[in-house]
Amino acid sequence: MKPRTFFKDGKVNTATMARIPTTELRKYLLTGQLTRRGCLHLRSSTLAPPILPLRTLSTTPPTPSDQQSQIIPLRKQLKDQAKAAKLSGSPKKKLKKSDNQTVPGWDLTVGIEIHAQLNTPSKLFSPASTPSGSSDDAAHHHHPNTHVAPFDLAIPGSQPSFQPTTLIPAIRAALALNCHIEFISRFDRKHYFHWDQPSGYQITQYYHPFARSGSVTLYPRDGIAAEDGEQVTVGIKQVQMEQDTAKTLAQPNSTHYLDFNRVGVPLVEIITEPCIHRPATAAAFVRKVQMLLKSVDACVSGLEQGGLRADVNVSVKRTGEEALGTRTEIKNLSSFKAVEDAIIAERDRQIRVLEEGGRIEGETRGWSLGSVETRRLRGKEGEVDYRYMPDPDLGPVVIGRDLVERLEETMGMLPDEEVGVLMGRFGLSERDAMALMLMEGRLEYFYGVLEELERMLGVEAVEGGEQRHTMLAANWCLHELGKLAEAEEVGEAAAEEVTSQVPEQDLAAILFYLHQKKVTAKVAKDLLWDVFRGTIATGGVTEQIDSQDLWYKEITEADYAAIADEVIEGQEKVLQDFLKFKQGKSKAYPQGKLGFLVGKMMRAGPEQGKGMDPASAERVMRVRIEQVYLPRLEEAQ
Ligand SMILES: Nc1ncnc2c1ncn2[C@@H]1O[C@H](COP(=O)(O)OP(=O)(O)OP(=O)(O)O)[C@@H](O)[C@H]1O
Ligand SMILES: [Mg+2]
Ligand SMILES: [Mg+2]
Repeated sequence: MKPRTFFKDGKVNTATMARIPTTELRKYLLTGQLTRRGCLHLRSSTLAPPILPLRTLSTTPPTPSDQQSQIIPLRKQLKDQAKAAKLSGSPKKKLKKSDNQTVPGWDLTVGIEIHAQLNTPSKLFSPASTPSGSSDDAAHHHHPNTHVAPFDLAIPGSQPSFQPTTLIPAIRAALALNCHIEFISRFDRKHYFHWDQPSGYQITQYYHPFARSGSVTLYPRDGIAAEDGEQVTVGIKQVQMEQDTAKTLAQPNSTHYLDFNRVGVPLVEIITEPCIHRPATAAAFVRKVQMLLKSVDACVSGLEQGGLRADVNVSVKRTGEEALGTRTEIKNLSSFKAVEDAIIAERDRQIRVLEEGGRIEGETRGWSLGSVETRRLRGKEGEVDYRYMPDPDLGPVVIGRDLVERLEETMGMLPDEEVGVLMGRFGLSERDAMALMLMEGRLEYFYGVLEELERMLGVEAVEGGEQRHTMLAANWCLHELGKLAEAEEVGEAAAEEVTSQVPEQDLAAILFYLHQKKVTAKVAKDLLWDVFRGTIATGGVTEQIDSQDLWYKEITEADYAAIADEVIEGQEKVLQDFLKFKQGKSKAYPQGKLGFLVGKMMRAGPEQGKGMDPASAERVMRVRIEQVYLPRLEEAQ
């Protein structure tokens, strides 16, 4: 993507708002307008002496190209697109969810833990780079066990070395979730023994997380259950930084392959209060957190691409009872639908157990997509004692107020504000605004097209100003591009790439000519297909219109009049309506009848309206009726 202008006339340009990417902030932090000491006081001399990580043994020192690949924008998601299209196509969809949201006589309570991989090129405590994207992303495929430093494998003698830049996306995530940042936080060891964690403990924040007391507000457009009314606020208890674990790839014959690329990748764990009471609202919350994290550029990819993982804690109690019921936890849900369905299934299971006089045991359960039941993974008695303890190898993390302020200033618009701008300044419907925001990369694309179009038109969208061009751009970025993605000849892989096959400047050029009525809508659509198929080279839209002589050439007044006469032939009955109005026998001007005649003109015209402007056609038709035909009728009376 080409660089954008963030500043206009010395001010942040929020009109075509693009955020300052995390990668740029990293440069900012490291090149020092803020001194590193000024914002991060790690391993200060009063603490343990600095311990050098074993860089020389690192199997893969981070290379510029590794870092580059991390910056690649999130993958275009076909699924997101289909979902957003659905959302934008059927207004009732999000409210329809009222099925199965409540069970009379029972109250449901849900608390959610979300683990999100942070958008940073380095691991939390080692100099190894993080593998970019997810493993099924062929374009950026990373071989297993190629992003591993000795510390990641807990090789004797290796020690953690906190990578301060990982704080940038972490703090941004916490700010987007409205949290209070703790200026001093600490790392703890959480012990458990499994092959996915070579050291026998995970480094996390248990006693002193870096952020607390946040909140996320959800609205009907976010997909909350109708029973939750106009808005719901979900409290965030805390946000903590921690290490990811190795990835296990199950093979036949009880064989497991282990990929340690993921060990030590920085995560934030976001923990809500137990304050969600409807399954659809829980799913809407996870989607909104994903949107918030993406909007501040804090995470790598979404739930359905593996960059986000959600665990849900579910309990039920009889209506009227005070205390919450015993919770069970369903781990690792990987789609929004799974979040909703798993909660419904677990709620119903717990109610069945209680109605039969049984008791709910605190336990961890699993869920696979399409199932109707959660299944027991481990019970309370199997629940490990994590033996939390402060990590003696790591000093406290001290976050400076200046860093937090700087990250706040550069955070850009959050989704709720942005929906408001898309609707207010650009004139989009709420549905289209949400669709643009939910489709991977589409909003940025829209801004890019709009910026180019406004440059060509020499206008800028303002609140309450002209919105024809902004609505035109949005309509094409959503609906006309959507048609390309649905076309038969487009394979699944290509559909993800629609925007990359239509350069912003080319779509802007097409829209410019369409807006200026230099080409017809039909020609504009054909041009879009040509650009998409690559038959027009990038930047070649104008040349194509020239060489194929596609410019709109309006016919003369005499031509319009001739077509009007042709159409009026045999329409005496219709003309009577105009006469009645003229003679005061009917009050309303027969606008519908005029439209009918103009429609006929547009169809009868040269090559079905080519070179004809409906407004001109209407004007000439009106003049012919009033100045030629009505006088004739009156004479005949
Ligand atoms: N009675 C309850 N019903 C539903 N949810 C609850 C209930 N009590 C607590 N919760 C939720 O359970 C979650 C607990 O998460 P937390 O990370 O604090 O502990 P944990 O699940 O024991 O730890 P982990 O899974 O990280 O090892 C929170 O989201 C909280 O809101
Ligand atoms: Mg937890
Ligand atoms: Mg948990």
